[in-house]
Amino acid sequence: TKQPQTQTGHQPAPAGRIMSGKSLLLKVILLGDGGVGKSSLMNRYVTDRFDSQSFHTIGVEFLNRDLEVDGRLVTLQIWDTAGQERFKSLRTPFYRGADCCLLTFAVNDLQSFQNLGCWKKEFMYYSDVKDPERFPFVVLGNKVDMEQREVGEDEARAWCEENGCCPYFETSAKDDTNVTAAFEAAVREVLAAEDQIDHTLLSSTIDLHGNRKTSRTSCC
Ligand SMILES: Nc1nc2c(ncn2[C@@H]2O[C@H](COP(=O)(O)OP(=O)(O)OP(=O)(O)O)[C@@H](O)[C@H]2O)c(=O)[nH]1
Ligand SMILES: [Mg+2]
Repeated sequence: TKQPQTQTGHQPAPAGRIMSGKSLLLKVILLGDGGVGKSSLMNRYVTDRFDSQSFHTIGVEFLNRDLEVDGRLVTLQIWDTAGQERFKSLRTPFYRGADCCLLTFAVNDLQSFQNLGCWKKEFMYYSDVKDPERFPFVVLGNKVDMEQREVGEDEARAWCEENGCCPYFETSAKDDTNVTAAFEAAVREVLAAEDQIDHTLLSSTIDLHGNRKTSRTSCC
């Protein structure tokens, strides 16, 4: 059986737009109630394994996976956090520097769905993101392989619409449903947000006389 998960992994270089070699290093963080399947989703995506007996995460763990999305080489650094309330002080210091947050609940656990708003607030409070309106979130409704659902897909999609129109994926770490799609969507959300910022920077420059120029200007 698996050893209890403890805090592992040295503090990596701060994430963000670091090109490690040719690829872009992006940091995504999994948040959500204890037991919804965050560690299982990370392990399924990185090692393609599922363990039906898993211990609660203590603190945080991270794993890396390289991938290519729309022609862009990316090293995805996935941070898996402890969902249990008692580990809050252990996990919150790791929110800073995240490029995307995966809000996770289990479709057979209504309380974990109702807690999504609190998780989003906790992330925003401790991550200190520059542009909260534009920060990329993806919502995962996990354990869709289970018969007894407590949260309907429409209800979950409505929540996502009302809370920033973020992408929603119904996943199962157990039978590998939508796991790759969800992590790749997180990368696309970051790249899209990045392109939007670049575009805004490029398309609106102010010259010394304070006139707003509408097209790209040369530097001299
Ligand atoms: N049926 C089913 N069980 C799952 C799935 N994902 C995780 N589980 C099980 O749910 C339990 C909790 O999974 P974890 O991945 O440890 O949950 P966690 O979100 O990491 O929990 P904390 O570390 O406490 O935050 C384990 O027994 C898993 O085997 C899934 O997609 N389907
Ligand atoms: Mg865990």
